[in-house]
Amino acid sequence: MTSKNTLIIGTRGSALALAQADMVRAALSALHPGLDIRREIIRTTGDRRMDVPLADVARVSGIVDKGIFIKELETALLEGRIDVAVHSLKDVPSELAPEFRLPAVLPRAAAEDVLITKEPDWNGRGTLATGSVRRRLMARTYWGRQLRFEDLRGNVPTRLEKLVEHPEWDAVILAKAGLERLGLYAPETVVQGRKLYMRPLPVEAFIPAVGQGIVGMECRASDRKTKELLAGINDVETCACGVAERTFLVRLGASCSTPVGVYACLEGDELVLRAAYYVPGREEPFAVVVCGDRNAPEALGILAFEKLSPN
Ligand SMILES: NCc1[nH]cc(CCC(=O)O)c1CC(=O)O
Repeated sequence: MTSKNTLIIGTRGSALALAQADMVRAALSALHPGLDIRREIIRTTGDRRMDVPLADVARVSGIVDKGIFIKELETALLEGRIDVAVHSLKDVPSELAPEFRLPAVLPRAAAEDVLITKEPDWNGRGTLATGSVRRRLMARTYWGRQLRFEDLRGNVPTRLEKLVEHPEWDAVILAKAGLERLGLYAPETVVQGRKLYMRPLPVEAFIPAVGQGIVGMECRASDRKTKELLAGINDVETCACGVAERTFLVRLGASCSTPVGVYACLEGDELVLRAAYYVPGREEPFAVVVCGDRNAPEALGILAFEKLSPN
């Protein structure tokens, strides 16, 4: 920690990132009322490079493999400008560099994707705008080959506005967690005078991205005090799900642009993990559902990888 009783939380500047940083601040101050918690906004490559499709940002920015939304936050951690970096776990590469730790996650919000349309009973005819390769491929499996796609980037409110601004677009897909945290989730809503409909997609068909709905907290591996503070607010169940999902991704050798969905949740006392993985030239994904001991999430991630088979 920077000084004895001060903790600096680093966050991206988007409305969603700020809401998530506030959730972390609230959880920490509930447990440590005397702690002086400050907030520092850090601009990341992912925020700056709005001119290229998301899948290409890392390459054109010279970031070797992944983590376009977290690199600058990690630099700020190393330089001691912040003590904690708050992330959507979905944006964090599954393997951290040895200088960093992720000692805590907040309780998971809704993990599923939400379909947002202009028509109440949209049936998959027309154009879906999404920058996510995973969402495109799953949408094709779900609605069929006739579906057309457009690229879509920007933060959550912007993506809703872009749907309204493009008359030829019929639908977008967003994470329910982000919509909810911004107070934007509603079965029916009005954006710029236009009515929009939101409907959650079933996780069995639309398997969420790794870590979707989870807020993670990263700190320096050498910072024992912050590690302990964060461990105090860690949600154990969410953590088990996140570990199972991320272990699966490491085994798969996936990067953030790999079209893969993986979602773990507790059903009774068991941890259930679903995954679907698309390879080029093959329409149907490789898919798997496994369950196992909630206290052995890594073993479940590995088992899922070993059992992955053609759908
Ligand atoms: N890819 C950007 C991103 N990273 C995290 C969320 C939403 C919040 C979450 O999943 O925890 C989003 C927006 C989206 O995919 O709709």
